[in-house]
Order: sequence, then structure tokens, then C-alpha cells
Amino acid sequence: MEYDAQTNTGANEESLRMVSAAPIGNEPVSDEELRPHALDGFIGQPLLKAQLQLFLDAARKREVPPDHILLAGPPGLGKTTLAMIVANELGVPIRVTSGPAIQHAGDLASILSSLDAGEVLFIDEIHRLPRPAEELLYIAMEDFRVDVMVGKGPGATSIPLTLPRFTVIGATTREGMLPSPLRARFGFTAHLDFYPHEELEKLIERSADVLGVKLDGQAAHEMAVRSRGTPRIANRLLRRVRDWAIVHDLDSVGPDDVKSALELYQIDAEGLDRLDIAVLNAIVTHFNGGPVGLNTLSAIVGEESETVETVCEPYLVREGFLVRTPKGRVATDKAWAHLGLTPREDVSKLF
Ligand SMILES: Nc1ncnc2c1ncn2[C@@H]1O[C@H](COP(=O)(O)OP(=O)(O)OP(=O)(O)O)[C@@H](O)[C@H]1O
Repeated sequence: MEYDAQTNTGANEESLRMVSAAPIGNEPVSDEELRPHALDGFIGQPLLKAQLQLFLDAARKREVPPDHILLAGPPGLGKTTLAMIVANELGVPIRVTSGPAIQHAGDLASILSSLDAGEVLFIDEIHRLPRPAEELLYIAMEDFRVDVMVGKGPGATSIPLTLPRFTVIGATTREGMLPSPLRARFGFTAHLDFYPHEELEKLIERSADVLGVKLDGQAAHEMAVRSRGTPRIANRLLRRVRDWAIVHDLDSVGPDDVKSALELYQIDAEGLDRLDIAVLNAIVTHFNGGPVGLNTLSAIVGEESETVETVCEPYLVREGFLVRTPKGRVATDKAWAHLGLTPREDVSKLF
């Protein structure tokens, strides 16, 4: 299942989970206060930052708007933040829309025809643009031209309108779903990766400064290791830890406060939550470690199979708790150990 940036309804149970990478509740607003505004303040992703810096410096020196930019990667890793930073660094306005918000090619035509020279047009979830809008965008990106339809029915005529040069920044969580003609029109594609713990620690320390939360000792580390490599989750955990500090009248937050606050939300030391643990438990206790099919597994944990597949599994697989085999899902030794149990046999025998 896909996250719907407009309605936040793409993932049902996901939207209730503290460790969801998609925004929940009013987070789009609270994300805003923690967004860095310059490339310097953007934590981590050093290679991508260096590439982007060069790309922007060259455009500035040439005194032309930069080529179109595609930002690809899982939710919550900073694609929107980077788009805003690019506009800031260039000192130009940014217009924000998304694939699902554009229902007809005409919606896109009217946005394009109102862009000022040099402006950045940010299209989130660009892989979800309807096909006619996508085709209109190819021409606009390449030739800086849009065909505006005037009138209706047989008498309708198309009037070509020349656009000033502008920069499209597309963001996608599904790069593979982008048709190649669209992908080919981006001069620079940036792939965002999950963040290592040390980078998340720095990010949490920066956010804590912004929120006025004083962190002691390993407090940032304890949040970082539970953040599933994702800045949005790191910032969310920090906000819940801040709640804990406020309610307990703490002047500063130590590692034990972090552990207590996050235990309350059933997030364990590896960032697994109730549903992740339920999935691992089901495989281990009902199927002696697996293999087990997705539908059976989902029925046991009482969850939609899409949620298990797209929300739990990617992290469990990435962290080595689970493997997907042709026969079904298998819990690894790490999963057994995490549950405090002894594996029945070496899972590698199953391949
Ligand atoms: N590298 C970073 N440094 C500092 N803060 C970051 C970084 N990456 C993300 N954040 C913060 O994490 C939050 C989520 O980031 P953002 O909205 O840019 O993610 P996204 O990739 O656009 O997500 P989605 O795909 O769901 O739209 C924001 O508060 C943002 O400021």
C-alpha cells in the first residue's frame, strides 16, 4: 500500500503507529518547525549533499535555473526538506503540489502557466500523476511550453504557451513506477538512503535544540537506535520524549527517561513496535520459525496483509529479523534471540 501525501489515508493501521515513516495527525505542521532551511543544516547524506551543492553552485555561476531534480527514496527521509532547501539556496519561490492532487492535465497546465521565471515546482509523489498530466509535463520540462486548450468539444483549439525557464523537483517513493520518458527529463537524480545511528543522533540533538529540550548522556543515542533510520520517526520519538519531560517536570532528559517514555509506547530497543513483535511471535510460536505465507501470517496478527507487507516487513527484513523465501516468511536467529527464544534449526537449511 502506498502513502497518500494528500489525505494521509494510504496506510490505515500505519497512520496509528509511532514508528510509521508516513506523517500522522498534524505532523505536517510540526515537521515544519524542525525543517532545516539550508544545505548546511541538512544532516547526513554527505555524498548527496556534495553532489547537490556542486549542481546548485554551477547553476548559480551560469546564472540559469538548474536542471530538473528527482528525489527518490522511502518516506520521511527528507525529500520535501531538500526541495525547500534547493529553493532557499537559489533564493527563488517554491510552488508545492503532488501527483494525487492533480486530477486532470488542465490542473497542471494552470499551475505551469502561472510559474514565474526561475521558480521551483515541487511535485510530491510524482509517480502518481495521471497519464495525460504526465505527458503535458514531459513537454513543459523539455521545451518550456504548454498547450492550453480553449473551448470544448469539436470547436476546442489548443494554443501553445511559452513558459519561462523553471525547475521541477519531483519526489517519489516508487522510482520504479516512473515511466522512463519522465525519468529521462531529470538532469539530476538523488537517492536518499536510510540514516545511520550516528547521523540520527546529530539530527535529534539539532531538533532538541530547536524544541528547547536538554538531552543528557546517551539520550539522543537511545532515540536514534529506535528510529528505524528515518528522520521523521526520530523527530516524532523526540516529541514524545519531550512530553515525558514536561509531565515529569524534568530539566533535562537522560537515557533512562527515553527508555521509559518509549516503553510506554511499546517501542523496544531495536525500534520494533507491537505489530512487528506480533509478526515475529506468530512466525516463531505458531510455525516454529516458518516458512509461513503472508495471508496466514496477517490473519494471525489480525492485520491487513498489505500493512504487514509494506509497513512491518521492510524494516524486519532490512534489520535481519525476517527473510522472504519462495515458501514464505522465515524468522532468523536474530528474531528468535530478540524474543528471548532458542531457534529450532539453522534457517539457511531452508534455502
Ligand atoms: N537530513 C535531515 N536533516 C534534518 N532534518 C531532516 C532531515 N531529513 C528529514 N528531516 C526532517 O524529517 C521530517 C520529515 O522530512 P520530509 O518531510 O522532508 O520527508 P519526505 O522524504 O519528504 O517524506 P514523504 O515522502 O513522506 O513526503 C521533517 O521534519 C524534516 O525536517
